[in-house]
Amino acid sequence: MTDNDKPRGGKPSPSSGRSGGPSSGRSGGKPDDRAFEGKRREARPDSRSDSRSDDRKGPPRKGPPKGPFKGPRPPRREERRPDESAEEGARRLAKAAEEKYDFLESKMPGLAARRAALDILAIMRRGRSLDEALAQGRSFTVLQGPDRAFARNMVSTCWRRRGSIDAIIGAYLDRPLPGKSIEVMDILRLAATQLVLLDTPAHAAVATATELAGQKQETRGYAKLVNAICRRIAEKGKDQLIALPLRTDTPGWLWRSLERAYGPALVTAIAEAHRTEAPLDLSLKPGADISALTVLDGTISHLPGHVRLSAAHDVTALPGFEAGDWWVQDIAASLPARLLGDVTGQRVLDLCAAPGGKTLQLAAAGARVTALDISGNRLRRLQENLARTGLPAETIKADMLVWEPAEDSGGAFDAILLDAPCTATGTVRRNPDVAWAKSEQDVKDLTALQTLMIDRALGFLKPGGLLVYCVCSLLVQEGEDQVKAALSRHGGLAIDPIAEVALPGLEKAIRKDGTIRTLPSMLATTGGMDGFYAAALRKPA
Ligand SMILES: C[S@@+](CC[C@H](N)C(=O)[O-])C[C@H]1O[C@@H](n2cnc3c(N)ncnc32)[C@H](O)[C@@H]1O
Repeated sequence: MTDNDKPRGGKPSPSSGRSGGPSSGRSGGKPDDRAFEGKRREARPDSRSDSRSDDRKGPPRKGPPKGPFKGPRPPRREERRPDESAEEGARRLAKAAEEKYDFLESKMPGLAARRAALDILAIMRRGRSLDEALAQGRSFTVLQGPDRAFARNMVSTCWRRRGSIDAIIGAYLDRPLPGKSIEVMDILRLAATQLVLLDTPAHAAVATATELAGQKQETRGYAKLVNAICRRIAEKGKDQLIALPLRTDTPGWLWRSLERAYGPALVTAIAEAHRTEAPLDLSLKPGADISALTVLDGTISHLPGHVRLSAAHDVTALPGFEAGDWWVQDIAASLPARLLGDVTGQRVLDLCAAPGGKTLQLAAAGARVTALDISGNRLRRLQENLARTGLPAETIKADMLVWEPAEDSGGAFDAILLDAPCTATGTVRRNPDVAWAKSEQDVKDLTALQTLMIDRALGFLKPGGLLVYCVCSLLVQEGEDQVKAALSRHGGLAIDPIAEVALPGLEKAIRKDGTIRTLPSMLATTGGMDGFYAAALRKPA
């Protein structure tokens, strides 16, 4: 663009009137889903929910319910007043969030959802994942219905297309905004997301962005600039988007690494798959009656014990949730436990177990499971999942690198599943922030940790027993290379190959050596799958 094209801070568009945003409809809220593979799920905000809100076709907004606020999260230490209990603090903060919601909505409909999205981005700048930020943001948790879905959709789409969004905005900035104006950049990112990807009416996206910039002292000076850039993006942003190459939305280091491992055709297919949110996969508790699930639109099954639904579901409202008939688990994440074969009656150690998708599978398959994880919070979620599904497992909070099994615990384990911490680059469809949050240094640190974990896990295993090592990573350094190195470090250790008949329809995921490599581009016609690597390793007898 020429200098003349660059906005110099034109007149802000009016910040009053019908600026749009999701209709509030704060009714019918469901309890939060603290599910399973650790993923908090919402009804997926589809284009209808966004446009409905902007057209204001829904029932008139009634504002937040005035009744008691159920289950507010406890205040952080710095938020707590010395003279109040944790519960009082939580109620005060929840009330303040509701009042803020009312205030923002009275200023401009749809403003509260955008403020909440902005707050989520700010929490993520402090190093939280998208899921964590969604759970922590008070201005987000106070939202319900379409508002909540819209806020979540803005943030997750903004991350999913981060490279493109920043490139589009960058075309209108002479130089990067100064660090202290980081919130201005986030306001622009959310507005650009709405304008080029979510089909939000331009007047709504522009007016709310300008209003948000004007509300805080640190960003007020940029309100005119925000308005001018947003109006330019409303005009030209979609054309800019079309001109950007596919690789723009994958960080350079990750693209190069995947291209080296899989070649140009596959890295392109993976990047395509990353553009779409994952469907909702459920693992079924054996014997559960799931007839009410299978009549839902578009339900399919790829393997025994698996059901796939579209992502547009609130899991807590699905039949069988309360009864614990199933848990959320991507089909790829369900494969490692299957590698252990028949575990009935076996003592199985699930290392790095929380929030427990694989623990539930092993317990449901009749194993006597010990589930160990270093994180108390995540282990609590594992325990909640065990309670909901009524499945048994011993749980231990410990660092597996220093933990020793109790002397009277029955000796070494028959089988071990080690789902090691990793870059999680296989889960980008569900956690689009992951690709941008990780770096090559993380890969180095994590591979070093994984090596230590494999060696330690083998020490807990009976001679002749099976260790399944797995990672939800696309990187061969964390998967294939780790196993190759483990085999060369431990004489006699051998891959126990999985037979093709064990994974009907997923034969392509079985490598020549009998280990498993899944990619997001597999099962493409029905919604893809996470990227995972898993290998079963037999310890010499
Ligand atoms: C990929 S997640 C596990 C997912 C889990 N297996 C499931 O199926 O739901 C990795 C886990 O490793 C745990 N972790 C990381 N370092 C650990 C350590 N040194 N000892 C035990 N657990 C650890 C993390 O707390 C995290 O829950």
